[in-house]
Amino acid sequence: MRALMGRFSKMHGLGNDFVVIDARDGAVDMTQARAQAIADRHAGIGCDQLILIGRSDRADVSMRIFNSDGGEVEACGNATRCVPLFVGRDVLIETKAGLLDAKGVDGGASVDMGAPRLEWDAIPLAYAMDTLAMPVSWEDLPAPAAVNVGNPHVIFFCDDLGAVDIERLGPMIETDPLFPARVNVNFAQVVGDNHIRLIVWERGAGLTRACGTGACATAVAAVRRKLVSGPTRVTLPGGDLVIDWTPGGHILMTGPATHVFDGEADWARF
Ligand SMILES: N[C@@H](CCC[C@H](N)C(=O)O)C(=O)O
Repeated sequence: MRALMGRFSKMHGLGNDFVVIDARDGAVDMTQARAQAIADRHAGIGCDQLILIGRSDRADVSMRIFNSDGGEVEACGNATRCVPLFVGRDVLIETKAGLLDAKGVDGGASVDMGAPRLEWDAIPLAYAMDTLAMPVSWEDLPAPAAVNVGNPHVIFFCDDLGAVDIERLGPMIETDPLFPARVNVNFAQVVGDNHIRLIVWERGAGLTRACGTGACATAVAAVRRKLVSGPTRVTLPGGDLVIDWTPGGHILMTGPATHVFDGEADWARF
């Protein structure tokens, strides 16, 4: 087996952790099996998402995102905040979800995450329905909202987050046939003025300490339901993000980004 040595950085946004590979100077042939093996916390390097930074004709860099199950997806809010730190300057990033403008701020970054999609077929859902209060329920969790912020999210506003069995309900809802592309499952509780607590069961990664796109989707749903107005603090297990969205506009996400260490690996081993 010929060695395929390459450098990577371990980074995280609020504890949602990434192996970030610079593929600008040479293509790393990333397959689903290889991404899954690298993300493995016991036999690999370990991460929630694997991020490939590449060249782009349309932006400063491109970003490809792989969940820890190896599946390639469109968007990752926390990883997007890490890109200015990885590249060393403010950047326009080409993703499967569109072009995202990421600017470094003290300790992190602010990202224009674009406009949310709210139509049922853009989520996507299996059939037409209202996405603000979906006429469906799972056990005693009724009428969630659905929002696409590049990737698909369903949001349950709960009275008591502590009473929800997220590890049982999360995978059940993630793989429900109502969501043909599967879904990220957000469990939210409004805990104060413009302040939401949020726990996310991520599609293809399970429970993570934070989900940036989940925070964006939840803030959008909360504005639509008039539960919040203006910049909203979203408290995840790993810490806080501030999400600002007004109807018709783009979502602005601001929060931390952290570089942990750099390493070198032989990708041919994975
Ligand atoms: N952790 C991310 C989201 C990663 C992708 C997601 N699991 C999906 O499958 O869409 C974030 O910070 O947004």
